[in-house]
Amino acid sequence: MLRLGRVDYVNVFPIYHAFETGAVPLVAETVRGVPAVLNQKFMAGELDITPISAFAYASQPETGWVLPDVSISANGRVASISLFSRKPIEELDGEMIAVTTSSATSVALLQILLQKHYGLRCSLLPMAPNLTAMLQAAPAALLIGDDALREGEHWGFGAIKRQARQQGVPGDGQATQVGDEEQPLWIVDLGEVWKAMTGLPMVFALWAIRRDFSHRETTAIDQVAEAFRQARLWSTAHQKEVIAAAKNQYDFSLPVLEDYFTTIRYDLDGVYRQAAERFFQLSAEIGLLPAPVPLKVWGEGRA
Ligand SMILES: C=C(O[C@@H]1C=C(C(=O)O)C=C[C@H]1O)C(=O)O
Repeated sequence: MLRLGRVDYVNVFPIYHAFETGAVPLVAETVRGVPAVLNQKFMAGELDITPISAFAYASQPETGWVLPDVSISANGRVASISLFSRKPIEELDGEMIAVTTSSATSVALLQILLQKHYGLRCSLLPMAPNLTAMLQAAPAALLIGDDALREGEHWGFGAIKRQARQQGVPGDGQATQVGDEEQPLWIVDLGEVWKAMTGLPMVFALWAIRRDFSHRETTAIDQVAEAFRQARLWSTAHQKEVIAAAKNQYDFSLPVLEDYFTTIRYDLDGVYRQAAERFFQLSAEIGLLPAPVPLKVWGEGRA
């Protein structure tokens, strides 16, 4: 049976809910994990198809293909990839930044933004995603996924950003100051900063197909690609139902889920592919990848 990964965050709930309810049929053994765990399991051959960090794909592009019409992306603000800093971002030069061990893409993205956008040199300290412990160890911390969403809500950042969105004010990548005067906290959404720097959406994750699986299971992969296409369509057409189901399974409020599920994008068409390749190119420019890599999309250019 197909061994399919699932990011253990609410970000992929709309897609996998379509499979789990049977609205879109897909026979698979689903394995949950945070992105770093899925990346590692995929590389070790324990998963056939899985969302992996875009950066992990680019680090080992020979491992396989990517599904054509699905990604975890955002066109500007993402709401779940944030830097939390005890100092204004511009004052972090020479400092240490604690980074979640759950991520690969966002840690690379942070390094690109620090160097190319802010002109800062910082060292990174990988840590488990616990904001209190991270901010005891370093003046700033990077969180992703549910951890970032939850802390964003806790500090009022989520509410401020949702209000701005409702008023039609686009995010410009500037930090928002929260906390009190004695212990201020600056929070910045890395999707917004990337968009301000490049003008592009940001592709955080891709669904990778292992090369050995692709040799055995060509028809199955075509079916999986189609199932993901259908799941995206289904979840868009059943948004209310999807949000209500997520509300039952996660401790996020309705406004948070409504906002998040219309902020996270699953696109992988023209501009998103261009965006992924721009991210790989900048990763290579700052020495995180040996060379920029093209996206190898299943069903396109294959023999
Ligand atoms: C938008 C997100 O996308 C993700 C970020 C990833 C990363 O930083 O490596 C990997 C998979 C996705 O879960 C998120 O987790 O918040």
